Amino acid sequence: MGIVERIKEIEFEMGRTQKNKATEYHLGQLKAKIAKLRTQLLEPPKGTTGAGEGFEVTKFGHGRVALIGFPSVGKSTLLTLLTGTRSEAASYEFTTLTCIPGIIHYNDTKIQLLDLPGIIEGASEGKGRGRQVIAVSKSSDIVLMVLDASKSEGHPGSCYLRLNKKPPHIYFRKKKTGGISFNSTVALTHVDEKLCYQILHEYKIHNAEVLFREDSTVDDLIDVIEGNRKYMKCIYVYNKIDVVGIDDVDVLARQPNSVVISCNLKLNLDRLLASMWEAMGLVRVYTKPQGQQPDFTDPVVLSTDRGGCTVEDFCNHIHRNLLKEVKYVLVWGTSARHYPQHCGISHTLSDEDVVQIVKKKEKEEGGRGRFKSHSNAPTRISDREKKAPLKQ
Ligand SMILES: Nc1nc2c(ncn2[C@@H]2O[C@H](COP(=O)(O)OP(=O)(O)OP(=O)(O)O)[C@@H](O)[C@H]2O)c(=O)[nH]1
Ligand SMILES: [K+]
Ligand SMILES: [Mg+2]
Repeated sequence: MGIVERIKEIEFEMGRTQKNKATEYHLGQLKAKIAKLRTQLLEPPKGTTGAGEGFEVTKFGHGRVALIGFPSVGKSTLLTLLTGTRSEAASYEFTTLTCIPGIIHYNDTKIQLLDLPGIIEGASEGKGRGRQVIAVSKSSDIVLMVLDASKSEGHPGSCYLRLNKKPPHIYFRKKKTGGISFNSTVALTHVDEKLCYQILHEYKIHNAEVLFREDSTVDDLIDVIEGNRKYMKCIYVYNKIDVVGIDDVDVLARQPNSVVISCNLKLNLDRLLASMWEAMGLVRVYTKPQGQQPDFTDPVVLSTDRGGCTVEDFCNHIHRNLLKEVKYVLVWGTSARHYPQHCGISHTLSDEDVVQIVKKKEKEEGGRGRFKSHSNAPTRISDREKKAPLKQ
């Protein structure tokens, strides 16, 4: 029997098992069995990245966003609209068969947008191009899940991606000896010691430390044991609102993490870009050479999720050896308490901050006390204020 058939069989068994206290352990074990089989299915062939031919697109720009969704929801139409790169769009399903990259220019940054083939129910079993689509999505910073506003077909699921969810607060470490140590800092209502042992047993893990720091579910525990889940932000993009009544659009627009659009009428695309930008959590930092105005066209782009946003991260971004030479930095912007603030390397920068690096053995230009008169100056350097000169 193939892996897909075995998954189907277990799913069938789960379906006809009543959910109650007595069957809890059995159901937990079945869940673990399915998770294991899916991992087996989605494992890339040995020696490859898992993306596969037509999907190995080089990363470009300051961030990567993947378009995923059922066939014919308008992913390619959206890519063409937002990036100007033409991706074939048509009324038949599976028009797109590979990964098509485009670039969005937004807020002085470049975002790589990836169009992908439609995924269907069973993508988790590697159906269609499910495996490749999931591999590419995992390589992205956020996903835009495009949905057809005129259909109520739900969201395609994925066994690897955990969308808009925090990683479970479970400490898990395999050991060589010592058996299983099971602990929790909170009362557990979904998992107990016996169930935990059973799941670990299913994975042939007999020595490990498990510490629950929140009231997690069996699924959370399996995710932590599998260790290959990607927790990422997702925006649900309801397209084709031009063919939906206003009341229905209103309901969709009020759902969390969702944006309603129409590619055909170019409706609400600005809002989509703004939401995308916000979800990516990018931080633009402008460098100001001493005695000169900052270059406001070419920011250093940092990210809280990838690499961090401290002065240290900023310096490392510019040059590997720069940090050694830095005495302190001057920061203008929302992260600064004064205007400018003298900061050390652990200071966390905010979007649109301006930074001047003062190196060791280099005299600070202008001297002290010069900024007193700026105490009433705006602390945020918005796009509008960028035109105003910064002293120092
Ligand atoms: N009414 C309406 N139709 C749209 C809109 N956007 C796209 N379409 C149509 O939807 C159909 C599918 O569009 P595609 O862009 O090919 O969809 P896709 O998601 O890339 O499809 P696959 O690549 O096959 O998965 C096309 O006929 C588009 O013209 C929209 O905003 N409103
Ligand atoms: K299509
Ligand atoms: Mg397409």
